Amino acid sequence: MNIIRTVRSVAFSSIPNRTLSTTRSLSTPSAQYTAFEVNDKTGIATLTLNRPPVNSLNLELLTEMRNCLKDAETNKCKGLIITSSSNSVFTAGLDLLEMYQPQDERVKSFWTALQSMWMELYGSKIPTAAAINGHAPAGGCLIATACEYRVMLPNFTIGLNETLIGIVAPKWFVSAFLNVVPRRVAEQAITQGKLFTTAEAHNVGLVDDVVNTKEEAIAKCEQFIGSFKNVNPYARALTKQQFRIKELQELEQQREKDLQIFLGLIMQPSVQKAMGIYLEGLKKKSKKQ
Ligand SMILES: CCCC/C=C\CC(=O)SCCNC(=O)CCNC(=O)[C@H](O)C(C)(C)COP(=O)(O)OP(=O)(O)OC[C@H]1O[C@@H](n2cnc3c(N)ncnc32)[C@H](O)[C@@H]1OP(=O)(O)O
Repeated sequence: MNIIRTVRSVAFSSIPNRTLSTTRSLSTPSAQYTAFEVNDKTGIATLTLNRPPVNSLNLELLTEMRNCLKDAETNKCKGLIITSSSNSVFTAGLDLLEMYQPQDERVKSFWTALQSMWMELYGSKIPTAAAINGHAPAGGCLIATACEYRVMLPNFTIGLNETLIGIVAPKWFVSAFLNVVPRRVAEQAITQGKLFTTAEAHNVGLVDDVVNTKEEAIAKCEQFIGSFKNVNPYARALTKQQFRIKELQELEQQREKDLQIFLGLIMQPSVQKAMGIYLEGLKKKSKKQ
């Protein structure tokens, strides 16, 4: 198979590159917040989120992620691993600054980019895995649950904590969560805005494995992707689609409605106020550290 090695990436020296000799990266001016590499030996692509300090998902990062996902699939990579360049945060979820006192056109593009990225990831034909090497609240959990396999490092947190910010996780956030966590656990956790510790997440099935280092996490993801070595990729993709088509079609058919619900919710004065207070709390905490 002719695998195109690297399509988009930012080469950044802070990321230790375990397989430097067998991966190739091409810098493109358009990739600001991601590194995208394909391992020559395995054909597995790694998408590294790199938007310090916390990889909060803004319009540009979401757009880059979607482009990388499309490239990985178009170029018939054997699988895709998502991880973070940070040592403590996988992603802090959606960039609250995109939703707090937003500009009309920008916030619409932002939500549309999130929908597109999620549909690309959730519906990807190739095996997908998350090496969760830091906290993964809200949108971070959404990305992780859209993948087929999750491995996490100890002493971090993951979950859908939207209710604590005064916002509501849309149905498609919840349905992916429900794929991996029993319904009763999910309902209780999401209504409470619970963030699971790594150990708790493992216990309820929100993550599949726990390892101590990022290198081990990547190796576990490679192992998962490698488990499809003897499976016909076409049959695999169609079978995966059977499990996921309902949520994908639902969102595809209701994109505009979903956007309007989102806008209606975040533009409520009480929601803006709650978001402002939450952001203020984050900033105060950050200054104290
Ligand atoms: C209808 C809408 C439906 C969908 C809605 C929402 C889905 C979401 O994803 S909403 C976002 C939810 N995310 C969170 O609640 C996480 C908030 N962040 C944290 O808890 C911590 O930052 C985290 C544990 C991830 C990391 O902790 P630290 O490493 O200690 O970092 P700091 O807390 O000091 O943060 C540094 C810096 O980043 C800013 N920050 C953090 N998270 C976000 C965010 N999600 N969006 C924007 N900005 C964020 C934080 O305020 C600090 O800023 P400065 O003070 O300016 O340095």
